[in-house]
Amino acid sequence: MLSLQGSLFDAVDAPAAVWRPLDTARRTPLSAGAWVDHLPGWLAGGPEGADGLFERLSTDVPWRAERRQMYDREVDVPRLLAFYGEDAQLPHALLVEARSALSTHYRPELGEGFRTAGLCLYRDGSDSVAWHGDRIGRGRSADTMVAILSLGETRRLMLRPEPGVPGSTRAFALGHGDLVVMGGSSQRTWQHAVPKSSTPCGPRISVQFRPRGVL
Ligand SMILES: O=C(O)CCC(=O)C(=O)O
Ligand SMILES: [Fe+2]
Repeated sequence: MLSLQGSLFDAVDAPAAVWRPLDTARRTPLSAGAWVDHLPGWLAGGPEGADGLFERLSTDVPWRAERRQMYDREVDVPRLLAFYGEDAQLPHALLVEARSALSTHYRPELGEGFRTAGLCLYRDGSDSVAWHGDRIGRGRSADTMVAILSLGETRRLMLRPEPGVPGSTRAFALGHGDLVVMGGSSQRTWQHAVPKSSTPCGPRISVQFRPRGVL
């Protein structure tokens, strides 16, 4: 707790991190009202930027392994997770900056701000997430946005249309400091995944900002 507060206070004196302007993100329309914004190098590298953030999150976040029921047995979810609800203190001042910049930029289109942060740690190329939409909450029935800050190793975020929705599979390479925003109907008309990597790779952290009630 002390160290969390310490990092927020320290940020006041620390050199400002360099964020590229959000209006330089490139939008890719998918289909059925889904779209993806991609902004490579949104957060610059360096100790005050993406490099320092990656290091701190790796050590400071209480990463948990999860298990889930798969038919008749329990299996490990192949990545580590942490979740910060809207009242929780985010684990780094740069994430506070990120969430507030995203809320300011996207509010006119989204109609609300980003609230929660889900963090995933892909330890190596055999960690992954299977095809899914973020539709446990409101994403099932309403347009929304999920904004992802990617740190560490470059991994591919794949998107494919739901059965009956036009379009073909797309891949976005998410590098260190990149932003990707899935918007419009993308959580219910498309699916996304981070497949295993066939070549050896280092760790990646994904930070997903979502509005209230989207999971
Ligand atoms: O690794 C990523 O950036 C995507 C994670 C994701 O889709 C999820 O946790 O819902
Ligand atoms: Fe997801």
